[in-house]
Amino acid sequence: MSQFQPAAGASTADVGTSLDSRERLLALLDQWVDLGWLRALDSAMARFLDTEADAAGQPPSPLLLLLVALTSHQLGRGHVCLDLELMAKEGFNDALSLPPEDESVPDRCELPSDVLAQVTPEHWQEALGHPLLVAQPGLGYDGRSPLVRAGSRVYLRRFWRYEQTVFQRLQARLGSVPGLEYPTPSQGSEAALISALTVLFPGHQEDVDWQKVACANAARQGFSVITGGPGTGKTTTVVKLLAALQHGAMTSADEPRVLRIQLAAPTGKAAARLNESIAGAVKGLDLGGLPEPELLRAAIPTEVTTLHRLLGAIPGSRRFRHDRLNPLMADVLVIDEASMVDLEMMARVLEALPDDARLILLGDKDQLASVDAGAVLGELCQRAATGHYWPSTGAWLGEVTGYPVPRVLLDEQGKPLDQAITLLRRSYRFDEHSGIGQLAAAVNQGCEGGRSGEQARQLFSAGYADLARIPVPAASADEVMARHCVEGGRESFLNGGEGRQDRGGAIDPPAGYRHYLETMKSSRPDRLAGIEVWDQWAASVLEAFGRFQVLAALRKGRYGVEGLNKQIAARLKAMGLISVTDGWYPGRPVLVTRNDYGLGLMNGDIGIALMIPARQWENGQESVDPEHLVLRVAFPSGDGAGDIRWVLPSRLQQIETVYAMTVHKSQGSEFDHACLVLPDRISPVLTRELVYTGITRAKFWFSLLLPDQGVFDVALARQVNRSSGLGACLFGEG
Ligand SMILES: Nc1ncnc2c1ncn2[C@@H]1O[C@H](COP(=O)(O)OP(=O)(O)OP(=O)(O)O)[C@@H](O)[C@H]1O
Repeated sequence: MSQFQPAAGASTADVGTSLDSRERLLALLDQWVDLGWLRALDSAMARFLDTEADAAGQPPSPLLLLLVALTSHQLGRGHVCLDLELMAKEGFNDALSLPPEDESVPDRCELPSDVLAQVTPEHWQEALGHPLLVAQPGLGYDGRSPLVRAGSRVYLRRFWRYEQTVFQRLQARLGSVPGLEYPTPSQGSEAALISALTVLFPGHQEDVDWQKVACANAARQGFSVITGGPGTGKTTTVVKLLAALQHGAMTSADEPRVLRIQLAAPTGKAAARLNESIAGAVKGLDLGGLPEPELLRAAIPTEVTTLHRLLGAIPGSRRFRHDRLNPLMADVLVIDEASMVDLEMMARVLEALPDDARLILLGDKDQLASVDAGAVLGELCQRAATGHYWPSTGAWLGEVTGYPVPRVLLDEQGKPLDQAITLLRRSYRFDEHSGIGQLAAAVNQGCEGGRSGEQARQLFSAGYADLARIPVPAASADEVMARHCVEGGRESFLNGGEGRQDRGGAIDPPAGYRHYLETMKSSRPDRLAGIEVWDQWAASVLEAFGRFQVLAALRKGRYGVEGLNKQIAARLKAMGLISVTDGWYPGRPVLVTRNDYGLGLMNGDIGIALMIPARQWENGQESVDPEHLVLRVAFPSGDGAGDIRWVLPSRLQQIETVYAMTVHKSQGSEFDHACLVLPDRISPVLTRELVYTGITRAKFWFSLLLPDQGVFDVALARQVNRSSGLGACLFGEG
């Protein structure tokens, strides 16, 4: 039984410290806000609830006020709830990251460990017994209390609701709530599925073809997850799955019809990327053995939208046009890059999805979790590697695909959720000769005793052509980093990056930022050139920029985005590649940091400022005015068609220069050469998931700028561990 279960007769009297009085506690919260340890919002919430409860004649205890502020603080750090048991286990200061690492503690400032040193489970129990502010589900929960407590977890009400929505709707989709099952989505006959799979996956391979198994498994149920590392064929598989589903529906004996399929991704950038790859995959499908192959192909959509667009974001509100009362018009919804979907968005999607629609999540379970609270995909897939398929699931998959599920992955005690998950286990992008693939696997492979740090270190010196580790001495850090980022560091790679091939084609040596700026200058069109020529030029500069990206773990400091942006710009200017380092200038690359529906730009879009002739309208036709040059920012159109959208710099409100971007922001993107910069000191954001995400952004070249080897080892030994109750609910542990 949890130590946080009710106990009688406890009192917080004589606990000491700032828990002596509400005034002292609120003053401490303000001090933490002043130090930048808490958000103003965290302390304001405690203060607001204090006032409200006091006015209702039920003043809360100082300990409860502290709990409110800390629960809000944890939310800001991506945790769905504050887990008291975990906090006691990990140590208060570490679990709360207070003070944030690297921060010194001023004299006379209490730390959580000081304040909470004498607090016992009974004290928590008493504080959480507040009748107005805290509710316990099942014990007269009225849906109005601002806090909800479930076992040792404390939630802000909104997040408790999101978690319950996701849990209950997934359970219903999985058919594991007696009497509450959603109708099984129409899937056509098993015979139709088998014939589609036979055409889509011709031949038989020696090992299990997990792509085929994933298709069959996802076709079988209303909810499924297909997870796998980079290049394991998630897109390829989902396209085949959609073909199989569509074939089943179109040839259904009862009610032949075409399914309404929606494709979505959490960010504009990820949507644009899927847009491009899915169009190619649909075109390349060999449907020859199925009836009316071209009709079938035409019934597989290639247009991908963002989740915000799909649900119909209402400006200035958290609400969406599509919800429980106004569900989406869809029979199938596919969400790519699902690791980036936070708990709130997942709840909104599940609410807006018709009960009989099919939901398919695609993503890499090992990537960084969403920026906002929750780690939904990671939690759903926590047992993916070990299968836990019921023998009946294994037998059915074996019959339909011809690949029996290996015995080690079978488990009589498996959970309904386990049956819905398929892990793609083979990368088609990175073979055994790929250092990037090996490195990503080593980083992922357990973190006990710093083993993966050592393994990863060995890989850098094992002669892989695509990997380079560049030590960064503190004395010359700015110089070393800026040079690498501008030149691309060819000399750090085997054979100077020459002579590599990919599927028969030569791979260009690793580029740095010099490359796109030289492309900008050398291929600049003649002044008199027409609009299309300027568009093509912009597309080539954007494409050249996409060949390289510096990724930083941190925002601030010398090794963070801000410091790197400054150093790189200064070096580019010193070399005459850009004219100034601040404000707008030709060649400035910018990252959109917030969706702007008016301009049609999405968070994550990258544009480059370019000097072009002004455009004019004459006789109803647009042309260029060669005498009048203006600075405009070129963005790819986002539909994969290669068109350019030109935007006035002054209209871009939410952008930042993007020589360096955070690893978080890079999710869903891919670059020929990715360079990861780690800081010289350990910080809470440095985790295995962050390093893995950074590495897997690289397609052909990966370089690591490393001021301190120890930081790399420590980062690999730490995993993101977000407090949440979803996994425990779904796997029946709590
Ligand atoms: N079964 C297969 N046999 C051969 N090549 C394959 C197979 N599956 C996928 N590929 C190839 O591997 C590459 C990656 O496939 P795909 O884009 O589907 O993977 P992904 O998991 O979606 O990648 P990402 O990590 O970019 O999301 C593509 O070039 C694809 O054509």
